[in-house]
Amino acid sequence: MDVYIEEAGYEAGDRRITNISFQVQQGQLLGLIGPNGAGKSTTIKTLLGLLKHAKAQVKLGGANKSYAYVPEQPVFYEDLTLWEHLDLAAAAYGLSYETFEATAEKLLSQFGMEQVRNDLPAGFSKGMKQKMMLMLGFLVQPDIYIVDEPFIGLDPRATKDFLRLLEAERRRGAGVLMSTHVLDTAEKICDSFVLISGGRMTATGTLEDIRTQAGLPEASLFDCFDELT
Ligand SMILES: Nc1ncnc2c1ncn2[C@@H]1O[C@H](COP(=O)(O)OP(=O)(O)OP(=O)(O)O)[C@@H](O)[C@H]1O
Repeated sequence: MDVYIEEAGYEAGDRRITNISFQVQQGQLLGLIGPNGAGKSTTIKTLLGLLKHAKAQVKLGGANKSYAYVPEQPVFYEDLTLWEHLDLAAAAYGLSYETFEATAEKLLSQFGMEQVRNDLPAGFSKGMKQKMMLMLGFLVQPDIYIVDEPFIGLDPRATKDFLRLLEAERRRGAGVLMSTHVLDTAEKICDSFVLISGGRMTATGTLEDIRTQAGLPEASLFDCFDELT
């Protein structure tokens, strides 16, 4: 996926983010990092085509490429159970019933959600809602995952399960763009980073590149982030 955002905002004339460009390659995990209000979610909404006032180009990298978006705030239908949400997503992406059933069963067990498969998500805890959103993404096995802050609300076990699944998807060839504040995890799992601050790209590249740009050769991602923002 190639992303080039010249400018984007929430109203006409609002240049909330400017000159942000990056690539997500097959099997690659790109971390989108930056302080609160920096423009990470705005970047994601822009590349999804959700902002009306945007000058941007996004190429998925092929006519049949698919993507799944996992939002920061869970979005769900009040009247559909967890299983019905999975069924609906599978239908929307054209999965066969057999593939849907087998994959959905596996995900329910991997995320420890079998007991609540027939429950309405309105009664789920924050972490359970987050798990549902992640399951909906993993179910459809897209070419590209766009994940907005997945870690908040997940317990350590769920975080581990999520990271294991993400790793398997990358081995399958899926590319991932993930925004997060959890910098120690990001440092361990991301191949490269885009650091956004005040609506602009302030650093980009591998951890080594970011260290060079921060002038801190041995530093953690957190210390580079601190220096560059
Ligand atoms: N719907 C909106 N309408 C107007 N302004 C918005 C809207 N959503 C976000 N903004 C503004 O755009 C700027 C960037 O916000 P954004 O949500 O992209 O930040 P973020 O980097 O994702 O932050 P966080 O880490 O807190 O989630 C902020 O100044 C915010 O107030």
